[in-house]
Amino acid sequence: MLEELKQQVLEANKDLPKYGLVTFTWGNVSGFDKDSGLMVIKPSGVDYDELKANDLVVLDLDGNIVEGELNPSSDTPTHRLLYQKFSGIGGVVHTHSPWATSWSQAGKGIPALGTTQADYFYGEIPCTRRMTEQEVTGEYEWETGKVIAETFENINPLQVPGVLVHSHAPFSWGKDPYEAIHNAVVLEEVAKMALHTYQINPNIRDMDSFLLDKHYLRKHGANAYYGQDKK
Ligand SMILES: O=C(CO)[C@@H](O)[C@@H](O)COP(=O)(O)O
Repeated sequence: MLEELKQQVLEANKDLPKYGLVTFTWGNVSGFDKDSGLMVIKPSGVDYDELKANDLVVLDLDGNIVEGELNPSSDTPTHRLLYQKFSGIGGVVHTHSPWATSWSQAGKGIPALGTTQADYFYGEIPCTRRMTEQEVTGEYEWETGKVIAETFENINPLQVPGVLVHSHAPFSWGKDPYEAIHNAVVLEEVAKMALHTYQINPNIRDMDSFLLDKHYLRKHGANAYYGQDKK
């Protein structure tokens, strides 16, 4: 299972430049295996073209390195906290993709303006609050995870698989690394579309909830729609 997860994480990291989500090494993907309680993440600063399966770092959710010679991504504490707080996710992506990062820097969530977003995100993609000086100068990446979890106190992360970290950049997630990448690509696309939509019509209101529901239901099924797991 762990070898299979390593292969998924390797391929997902190599998808980051393939889908135009990163410049240099400004992004990382991890995967989580709930049976073993272990996560696999990209090593810090390693170029995607050179990345190999045995470069990946395996850790437990307390941050103890179980396998791997290289330093894990600097964002590992954030990934760890999301696996602890958001049960049911098996993959996390962090990038500085330009359109979503622009919304993060503006401190604004991406409203649901059309069916593209409705197919993957059950409403607005939220932006966290600004982090305090104490949080930033403390264990920054861990505190970043905490402020994301705080933002999702009343949002189901399985229905809205992404977030914008204020003044920083997006994180997205899914049931596995592949789905997390897919959601990261959609997040970047809807960030771009939303900006252009407001340029065309600054007064456009959010999409109608019945249309949002229709698209979300069609894609995710009744359980997700009828709110059995809706917060
Ligand atoms: O957000 C940042 C830097 O601001 C990091 O995610 C980015 O540089 C990637 O770092 P890693 O190479 O994964 O340690």
